[in-house]
Amino acid sequence: MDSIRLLTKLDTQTLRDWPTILTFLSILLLLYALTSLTKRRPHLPSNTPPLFKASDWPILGSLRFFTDRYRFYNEGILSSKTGNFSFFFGRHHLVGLSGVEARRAFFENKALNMTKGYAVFLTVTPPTPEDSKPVKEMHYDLQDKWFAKYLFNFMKSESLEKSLPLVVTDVRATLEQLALASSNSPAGTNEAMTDPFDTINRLIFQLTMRTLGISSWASSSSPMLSKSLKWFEIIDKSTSPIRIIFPWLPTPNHFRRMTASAQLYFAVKNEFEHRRGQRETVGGQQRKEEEEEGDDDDAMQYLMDNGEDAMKVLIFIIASLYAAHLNTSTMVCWLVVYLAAEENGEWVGRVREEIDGALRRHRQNGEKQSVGEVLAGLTLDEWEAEFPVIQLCLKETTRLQVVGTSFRRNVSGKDVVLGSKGEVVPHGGFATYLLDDVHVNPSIYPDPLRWDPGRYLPDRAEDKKEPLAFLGWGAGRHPCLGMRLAKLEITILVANFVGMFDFLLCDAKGRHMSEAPETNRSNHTSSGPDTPVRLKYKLREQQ
Ligand code: HEM
Repeated sequence: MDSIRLLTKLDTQTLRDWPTILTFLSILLLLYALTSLTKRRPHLPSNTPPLFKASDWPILGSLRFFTDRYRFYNEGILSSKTGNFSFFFGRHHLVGLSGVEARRAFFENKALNMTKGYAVFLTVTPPTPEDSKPVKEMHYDLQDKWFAKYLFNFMKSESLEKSLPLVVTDVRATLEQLALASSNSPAGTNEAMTDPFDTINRLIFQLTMRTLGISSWASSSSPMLSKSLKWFEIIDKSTSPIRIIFPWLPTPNHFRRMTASAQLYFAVKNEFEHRRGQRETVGGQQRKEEEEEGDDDDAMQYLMDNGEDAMKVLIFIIASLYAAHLNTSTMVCWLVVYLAAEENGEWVGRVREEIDGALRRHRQNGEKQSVGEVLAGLTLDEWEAEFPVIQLCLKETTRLQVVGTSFRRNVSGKDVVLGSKGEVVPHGGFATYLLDDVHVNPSIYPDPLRWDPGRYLPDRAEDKKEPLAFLGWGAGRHPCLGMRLAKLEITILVANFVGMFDFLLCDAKGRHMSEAPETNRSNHTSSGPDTPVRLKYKLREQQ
């Protein structure tokens, strides 16, 4: 009886003291983690670029690499004689590179591995169930080329020609909605406003889902379009750099990201099982009918027909959405914003001339076709050949808007030499390169923050002044694998939009803006502006 009383008393005491005990245990855990982290900073060879100490915190390393990347990086460059410098982020050692020689090593040296570099630092990449496995056990490591092989297939003319009518139809449906909103404007002005970073963002997600994912989800009426976009945006916004330092810490952001990833995963898996089930249970009959409707003639089905399992299909779709959507959507939005903000209207005028020329060439004789109807008849070859001015505008937009740093990891087993000065990226360490080192370098691109597509015309050819002076689509061993699709989608969207509408740049209250908002150059990936913008638009006179 006494012992029972004693136990009860102890329990009550314990319960009362639990906050103290929990705090004590947390401190112990933190101390343990900090001690082990301190010990784990690697020993660096003497020819490693010098440590940039100004922002180096014990244990945590250079947090400014995440909070104030652009300035941190440029101060790092200035702190070192060669322009290359070292820093730690948590226990990870990074070499920040600058200049031609280091840039060449970064993009061309095969010992520097891209996938392994991004795996640690791009914390927005959606996790898949494979990520929890040690590298050696990953059957579906993106490194083993299967992903690139499939993506390569989807970029072939045959595949793009098949997607073209669907892409054009999706673009026209969105623009016709915009046209309807302007015709129904309450004040009778025939004007309306739209946030391009919302409208176009959704459209590009739809196109990516259409061309590299599950075509039926891309239909405007499918609830899966909004759901998958929502999950995708949660994953994108839930960056948790703190987990790079403390990978075991369950941050709320990480939890949100994991939940959204799981939802996306199970939805893709359900679709996979549904298709497989249909094939097995109905003996092919129902599937055949769907194929005839063109419903399942998509990337998921292509992978399934090649015998890939649910996990591989899932990884392909998630990785493609991630690689394709953000960049394509941000570039096309900024391109339209730059055109809308132009003071003298020079480039919007040239783009319009180009489009009107195409309309004249392709309009059926004597027919009264709308802009959308004429452009819907263009072939893949025509889309790719007839809009060089839009391509110049896109190139200049990527120079200014593909921001942040690229990552590589040296997994070669040896130190990698960076150039003639003998500096190295040590084995196991990371290399990083700020794209602005070249893209906003005034000795290559004078007045670098000015949007000026004329820089690439043969008489100026600013991008040819140095090797690898233009990196908007990557370079060397890792050029962008989706460039052809991205250019096609952007050209179709810009040609239809500029062909159909007159437009101006405004703030969220509809007040005219005479220049594009500033880009936050410390952003880690391409993004919209910090200040919201709108496009005020109305239908052009029939062309
Ligand atoms: C305007 C749109 C796009 C831009 C500006 C862009 C830009 C880039 C850049 C700069 C890189 C090199 C990254 C580095 O070196 O660290 C890259 C690589 C890559 N891009 Fe794109 N990209 C775009 C659209 C797409 C699309 C639509 C896809 C299709 C899935 C795609 C798939 C990839 C892949 C898979 C890689 C890695 C290539 C490799 O592993 O060697 N991109 N992209």
